[in-house]
Amino acid sequence: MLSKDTIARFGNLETPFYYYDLGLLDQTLETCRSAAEKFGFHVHYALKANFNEQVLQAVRKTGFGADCVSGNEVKKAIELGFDPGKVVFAGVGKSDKEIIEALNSDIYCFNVESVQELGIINGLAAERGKTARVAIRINPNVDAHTHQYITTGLEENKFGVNQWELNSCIKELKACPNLKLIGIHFHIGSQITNLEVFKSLCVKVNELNSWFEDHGYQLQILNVGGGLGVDYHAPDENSINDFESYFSIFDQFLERRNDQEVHFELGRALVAQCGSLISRILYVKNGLKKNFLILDAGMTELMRPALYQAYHKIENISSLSDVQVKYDVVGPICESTDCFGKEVELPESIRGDLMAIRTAGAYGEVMSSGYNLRERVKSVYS
Ligand SMILES: Cc1ncc(COP(=O)(O)O)c(C=O)c1O
Ligand SMILES: N[C@@H](CCCC[NH3+])C(=O)O
Repeated sequence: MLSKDTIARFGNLETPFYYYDLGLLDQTLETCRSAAEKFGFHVHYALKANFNEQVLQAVRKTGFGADCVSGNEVKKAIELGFDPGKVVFAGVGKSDKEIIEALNSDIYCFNVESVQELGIINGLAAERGKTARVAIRINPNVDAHTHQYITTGLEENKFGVNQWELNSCIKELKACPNLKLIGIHFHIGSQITNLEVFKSLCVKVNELNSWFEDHGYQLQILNVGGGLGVDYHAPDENSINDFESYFSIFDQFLERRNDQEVHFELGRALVAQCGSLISRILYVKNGLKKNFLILDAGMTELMRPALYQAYHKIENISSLSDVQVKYDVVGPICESTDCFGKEVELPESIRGDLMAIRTAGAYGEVMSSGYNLRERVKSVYS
C-alpha cells in the first residue's frame, strides 16, 4: 500500500516515473533468502526482470547470484559487485563476443541451449586455454499453464534442447575437452501460479537426472529456473510470496543425490510487488458509451498490458471522490493497444489526479522503450 506520506511526496514530482519501495524489496529478498537457506537451495536472481541499479544492489547484498541472458547483463552484474563465481549465462542466441567476455570473466556456468552452442563455446574456450562449465538447458515439455506468450518449456518453444537431442549432446560433450558438464537446467515459463506444475517439473528432472547418471555423468547441479508467479490482483494482501511453500515442493519431489545442489532463477517473485508506475491524468474524455482517462504514461513505460493483455491493478491515489465511475485507462501513444485497463472502476477522476499502476517492478522499467521519441522513464525510491 502506498502510504499517505509517499503519495504527498509524489505531488511535487514530474510524472511518469517508477516508484520502488526498497523496504518491501528488502523484506521480500530476506523472506526468500531464509526460506531457500532452510532447504539448502541456491538462488540466482534473473536480471532480466529488473536491472535497475538500486534493485540490483539490494539483491547483491542478499548474497544471491545472477542469472543473465546477455553479455551486457553479465557485465552489469559483475560491475555491480556480484561474484563472477555466482553468475550464470543463459540465452538461445549467445554471440561469440558475449561468450568470449563471459569466459574472460570466469563466470560460473553457461546454460547451453543447443547442441551447436556446445561446440562453439568449446572452440572459444580452447582458444583461450580455458575450460567452461556448462549446464544443458532441457526442454521438459511440461505445460506451465500460463499465458501462451510466456510459456517456455514446451517442445514447440525455441528454448533449450529437446529430449530426443540428448544423445547428440553427450556425443558432442565427449568431443569437447574444454567443456565440463556440471548440471541440467530447466525453465518452463513465467507467472506460474499453479504450483502443481512444479511437481510435474520435478518428475521430469528426476527422470533426466537418472538418464545422465546412466550415461556416466554425476551432475553437481539441478537448476530448475524461475517462474513463480505473483498476485497482480491483490498486491497489498499478497505483497510477499510464500517462498517456503514453493521451495518445499522441490524439497519434497526432487530426488537429489548426495551433494547435488538445487539452483533457482527467480525474477518476478522477487521484484514485482515493490514497483509501481506513477502517472498523472492528462485528460478525461467522456464519450457516449465510454469514459477515457488519458494518462501521461503509456505502453512505452509499461508494455505488459499491450503485449500480453496482462492485468495490473490501477488506482487513483489522489482522488477524494466517493463516486465510482468506469473508465478505460489509456496512454498517449499512437497505438490502439496502448491501454492499461478497460472498464476499470475508479473514484470519479479529474485532470491532474495521480494514478498508480501496481505490481510493475518486474518486466516494467526494463521493457520500456523510446517509441514516439518518449523520454526515458525515471525512478523514485523510498
Ligand atoms: C531461463 C530463465 N530463467 C529465469 C527466468 C525468470 O523467470 P521469472 O521472472 O518468471 O521468475 C526467465 C524468464 O522467464 C528465464 O527465461
Ligand atoms: N516479460 C514477461 C515474461 C517473460 C519472462 C522472460 N522469459 C512479462 O512481462 O511477464
